[in-house]
Amino acid sequence: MQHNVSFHSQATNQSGESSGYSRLYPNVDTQDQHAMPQKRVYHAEQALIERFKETLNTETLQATFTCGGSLPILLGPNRDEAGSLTPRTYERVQEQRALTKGVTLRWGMNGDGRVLTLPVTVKTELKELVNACKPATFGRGGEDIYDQSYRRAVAMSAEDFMTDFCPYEAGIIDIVTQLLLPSITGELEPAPPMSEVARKNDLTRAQEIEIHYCMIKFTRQNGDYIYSADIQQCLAGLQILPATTEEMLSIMGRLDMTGTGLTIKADFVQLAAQRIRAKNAARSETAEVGEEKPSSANERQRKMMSRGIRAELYKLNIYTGPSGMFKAHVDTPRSESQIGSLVVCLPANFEGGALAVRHHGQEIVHDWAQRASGSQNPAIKWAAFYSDCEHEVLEVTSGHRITLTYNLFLAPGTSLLAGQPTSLEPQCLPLAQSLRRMLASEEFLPKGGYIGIHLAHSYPHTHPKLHAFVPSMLKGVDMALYESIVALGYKAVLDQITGPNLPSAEVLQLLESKGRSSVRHESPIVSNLQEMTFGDEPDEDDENTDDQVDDICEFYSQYEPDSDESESADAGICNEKVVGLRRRYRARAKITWLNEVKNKELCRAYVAYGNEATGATKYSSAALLVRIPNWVERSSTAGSQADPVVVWD
Ligand SMILES: O=C(O)CCC(=O)C(=O)O
Ligand SMILES: [Fe+2]
Repeated sequence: MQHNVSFHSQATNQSGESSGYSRLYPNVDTQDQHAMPQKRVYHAEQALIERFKETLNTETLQATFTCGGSLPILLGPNRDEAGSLTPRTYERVQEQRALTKGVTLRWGMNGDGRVLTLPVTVKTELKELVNACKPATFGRGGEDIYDQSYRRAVAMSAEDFMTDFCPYEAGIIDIVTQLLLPSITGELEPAPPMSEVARKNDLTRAQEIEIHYCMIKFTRQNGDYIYSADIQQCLAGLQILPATTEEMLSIMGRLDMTGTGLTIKADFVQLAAQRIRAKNAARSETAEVGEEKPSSANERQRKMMSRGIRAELYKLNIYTGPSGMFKAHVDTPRSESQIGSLVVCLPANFEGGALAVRHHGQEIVHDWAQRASGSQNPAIKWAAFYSDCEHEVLEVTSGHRITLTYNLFLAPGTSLLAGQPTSLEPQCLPLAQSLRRMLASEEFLPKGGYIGIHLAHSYPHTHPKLHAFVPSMLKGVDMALYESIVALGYKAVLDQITGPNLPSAEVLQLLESKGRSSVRHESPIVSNLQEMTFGDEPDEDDENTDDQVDDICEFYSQYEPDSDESESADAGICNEKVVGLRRRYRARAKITWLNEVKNKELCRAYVAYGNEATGATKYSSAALLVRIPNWVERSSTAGSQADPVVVWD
C-alpha cells in the first residue's frame, strides 16, 4: 500500500506524571516521627506504584489518537469514447491505490439532478454545489443552533447527495482499523515457554494457562500436590466434569492411588489435558455449527481481538474563505458503538483551514491547504480520530474547503466473521504483568485497599442507553487495562468520576459486595455506569484543588462513621445529599489513585458544543476501581496469588 500515512500518539515528553506522595496518600502523615518502619513500607509501596504508573503512562502516551493520509489524484486519465476510464487506466487506479481518480458528486431532486467531478477545471462550477448546501448548524446546550461566530460553513446531509468516493476502496478504513484499533496480539510480551506436560499432551498455551488458572482458583495447593478433594470443583471450573459419580470416583482413585488425600499436580494436568482433548474431538465430530456457544470470556476476548470499523457517510461540508471555520468541539456520538470520526478533504483549492486534533494536551494539525498554484498535484486528504478528541477547523482564508465526514463505528472484524479462535492471552499484556508485579509485593497495600485508575479516553458513560456499551467501546490503553484486570481476576468496578474527582457513593459497597467471581468465565468487572443527572453533582467548575479535596476528606474523616450504623445516625441530621456526598468523599480518600483525570476539559468542551445537539449525552470521565485484598489474603487465597500463570510444572 503506497498511501502516504501519518499517525500521531501522545508525545513522549508529556509528563502527566508525578502526583506527589501526599496526593496519592491523603491519609498518610508524612511528618509522623513515630512511624518509621511504616514509612519505609510506604516508600517501597510508592516505588511500586511509580513503576506501574510508568508502564501505564508509556502505554497511554504511545496510544495513537489520530492518523491521516493523502491519496494523489491521477490527472488527465485516458478515457474511452463513452467517457469511462480506459481499461489500462482503470487498472492503474484500482491496483495502485496511491493514485486515485477524481471524485464525483451528484445531488438534486428528481428531474433536477446535478453532477460535479472534483477537481474542477472551472472555478465557478463549485458555486452550484455551495448554493445547494444549507447553513451548517451544531449542537449546543441540547439544541441544534446556527451560530456563525462558532461555525461558519454550509453542509449537505448524506441523504441529499451521492458520491463515488469510497473510503474502503481507497484503503483508508484498513489503515484506520490498524492504527486506531490496534490488535492486542501485537503488543504481547513474549510468551513463557510451554511446559513439558503441555507439550506431551498436545495442549495449546491458552489451554495450559486455563488448567493452571483453575488449579490455582479451585484447589488448595501443597507444593507439587493439590488436595484430591478439590479435583471435582476444578474439573467443573474447566467444564470437563464427568457425567457420572462413578466416573468421578474412578478418576479420583486413579489420581490418588495411595489414598493420601493428595494428587500430584502434573498428573492432574495430564488428566485435564486428556479430557479437554476428548471433549474437543467429540465436539468437532458431532457439533452443529453454533451448537455450543464459546464461553463468555472467550467470546468477549474474540470480539476484542476482532474488532473492525464501519464507516457511515454523515455530511458534506464546505468551509469558504475568508472566514469559514468550526471552533473547538467534540463530535456527538451517534450510537453506542461510535468510536471516532473520519474527515475526507476533497480536491479543491483553498488556503488555511487546517484541522487541529487535540488529546491530553497534545495537538496534531492536519494541514490540507491546496493552493491554486499547486493544483498540478491535487490529492484527497483524510484524517481520523477518536470521538473524544477535541478538534477545530481553523479559518479558511481563501477558496472552498470541501469535506466528507464519516462516523466510525465498531463492527465485527474479519476474524470474528471467520470464527477464528483468539490468540489473546491477556495474562501476558505488559500492563497485566506490571500490575501483577506490584500486587506480588508485600509492600504494596499490605492491609489491602482500593486502587483507582482513570481511563485515558472519554466515553458516553452517562448516557441513558450508551453507558451499557462502554466496556465494549474501550479504546487503546483502556482496553489493555480492562483486559489486564479481568486476567488477574480482582474485583473491579467501572465507575463514573464527576466533580472534584469523586467516585459514586456506592462504589466501595460494590467492590465489597462479592468476592472474586466464583465462575471462571464471568468478568470480575462490574459496570456502575449509568444515566446521571448532572444537576445534583458537585459543580465541575468548583475548582477544588487536590489539597482542598484532601482537607474536605480529612474534615469528614473526623466524624468518620466507619460502620453503617453510625452512618444512619448521621442521616438523621444530614440530608440525603450531604450523606451521599460525604460517602463519595470518604470513598475518594480510601482509594489509592494511580494516575490523574485526563479528560476533564473535554467534558466542558462537549457540554457547550457538539457537532449535533443532543439532550442527554455528555462526555465525562470514567475510572476503573479495583479492590486489592490484604497481603495475607493475596498470598494465601489461591486465585489471588501474585502470579497465577507462572506456576509451570
Ligand atoms: O470538515 C472538517 O474538517 C471537520 C468537520 C467537523 O469537525 C464536523 O463536521 O464535526
Ligand atoms: Fe467535528
